This record gives sequence, C-alpha cells and structure tokens, in this order.
Amino acid sequence: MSSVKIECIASEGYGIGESPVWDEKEGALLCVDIAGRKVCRWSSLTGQVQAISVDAPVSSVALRKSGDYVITLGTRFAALKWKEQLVTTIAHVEKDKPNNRFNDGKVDPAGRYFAGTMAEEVRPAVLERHQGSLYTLFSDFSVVKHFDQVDISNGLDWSLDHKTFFYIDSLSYSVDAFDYDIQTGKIANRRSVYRPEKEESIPDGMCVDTEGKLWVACYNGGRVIRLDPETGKRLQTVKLPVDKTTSCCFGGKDYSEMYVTSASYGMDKEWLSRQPQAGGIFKITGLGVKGVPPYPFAG
Ligand SMILES: O=C(O)[C@H](O)[C@@H](O)[C@H](O)[C@H](O)CO
Ligand SMILES: [Zn+2]
Repeated sequence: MSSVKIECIASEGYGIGESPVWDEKEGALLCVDIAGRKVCRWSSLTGQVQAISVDAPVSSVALRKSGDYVITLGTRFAALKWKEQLVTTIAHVEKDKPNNRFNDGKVDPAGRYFAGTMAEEVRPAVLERHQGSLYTLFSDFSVVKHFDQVDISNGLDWSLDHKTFFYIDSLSYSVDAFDYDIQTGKIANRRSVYRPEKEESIPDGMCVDTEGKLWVACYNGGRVIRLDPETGKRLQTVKLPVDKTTSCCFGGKDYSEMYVTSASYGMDKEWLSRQPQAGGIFKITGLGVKGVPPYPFAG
C-alpha cells in the first residue's frame, strides 16, 4: 500500500476555490476563486501564487491550444491572455438571466469547452432552483445548449474511451453518466452511477484517473472519494483538513499528484478558526494512481 500524504500548498483563503487544472508547460496549477473573482496560478517551481483579477465571478479555467487560457466569466466564455492580463469575450449566454453565472467547466478530449450555469447563491447551496443549463463552446465559437433545469452545474469529465460523459448537478445528490459521441459532442441516455452517503454531503468537482475511476470532491464532506462508475461502488475515501472541498485534478510529475481546491465562503468565525486552511489548495501524494492530462480548448 502506498502512503497518502496531504499538504496545503497555498493557504490563500479563497472564497470559492475551484477548477484546478495542471498546466504542464508552466509546471503550474491553475484555479479560480469564484467569489474573489480571480484566476490564480500556483508555480510548482517557486511555490508562489500569481493572480489576475477579473470583473465578474470566474468559475472555471481551461488550457487553450493556441496558448494561454479560456475561462467562464459571469455568463460568458472568454479568452484570457496571462501576460497581458487581457480578457476578451468569446460568447455570451443567458443575457436574459442577470442572476445566473457559469459554474464548473472542462474541455472534452476533442477540444470542446463544456460548462454549466446556476443561479447566484444567497448562501452556500441556497439559490433559486432549476435556473441553470449545460452548454458546449465549440472551436468555431458556436455554443450549444444540452439541457436546462439544472440547480448547481458541477463536476464533469469523460471516460478513457471517450464514450461516456460524467456529470454532477450538485443538488440532485447524484453522479450521473451519459453516452458520449466524441464525433459530434452530443450526449444521451442520462443515468445515475453513484449517490453519495450522508456524510459525503454535496458532490462537487470531479476528475477521472488512468484506471477510468472517478474522483469526486465532496463539498461540506471534507474529502475526495474514488468511485467505480461501472459498479457504482466507492473504492476509497481521502479526508482533508477542511470541510468545503470543491474540486480535484491530477498534476505534477507524470500526473501522479492530486490537487484539491476548497472554499471558505459561508463559514463563520468559529468554523474558520477550527479550519484555518479553509479556502486553501491541497496536494495529495502517494495515491498510487495517475491522472489524465487536461485537454486544451481547440478554438
Ligand atoms: O463551486 C461550486 O460548485 C459552487 O459555485 C459552490 O458555491 C459550491 O460548490 C456549492 O455551494 C455547493 O453546493
Ligand atoms: Zn464546483
């Protein structure tokens, strides 16, 4: 058995840390602070975090084939040039829903950017229900809506054979799967592959490992769990020193390390004093399993 080690690599006290993505070229971890309206980059070489402030809640970040990054910002897909600190809008959805914003997003193996929306929260997990939708941004900058009626659009990733799309609508308390057509980007045949136990609380961000198993960050559950989407069984639980674990990705050397983001938004003083690392980024080593490199947006 490998020995699992957990380290807080940045105690930035993010409001809602989210969307960890390994940038191999930079040897860095990208992530966002949704509430703090920042895109952040932690360098594994210096241990320092650089941040770019933006003018709306930024909920996900992804690599881009042509270099730099793409982000979901408010209800927009946008391009981010890091050095220039320049943000330009690519596409705008839900102009008629001023209380909505994008939430989690990720690029599929063919370079399409998937991201879903939600109503802004009054406090964690309290919001107007069924306001969100799931979208795809294609490389030609066209946008397609897959479905609506989403509460909190969250964790997403694809199976190793690209035939299945995994998705979480947090308040449905279910990890779902769809058939995936990698040629067209279409999804079909939604079903549940896992329902969290009570102490796992709210399923949030998610990533796949090289054995095709799913890792899900449990918001208010203070843990990441490893699931077998074929059997619906939980294989492993890794507890973290903060309750609001939001998302996870693999990165580092050979993608053998796991990075976990967390939130502090909605915690009172007493809770924060018990969990001073809330809103920090954590690195987990010794899991004995590797991850899949992130796909860059093709546009
Ligand atoms: O990052 C997200 O996915 C949401 O924006 C967060 O606010 C929390 O995850 C949510 O509160 C959990 O229910
Ligand atoms: Zn999330």
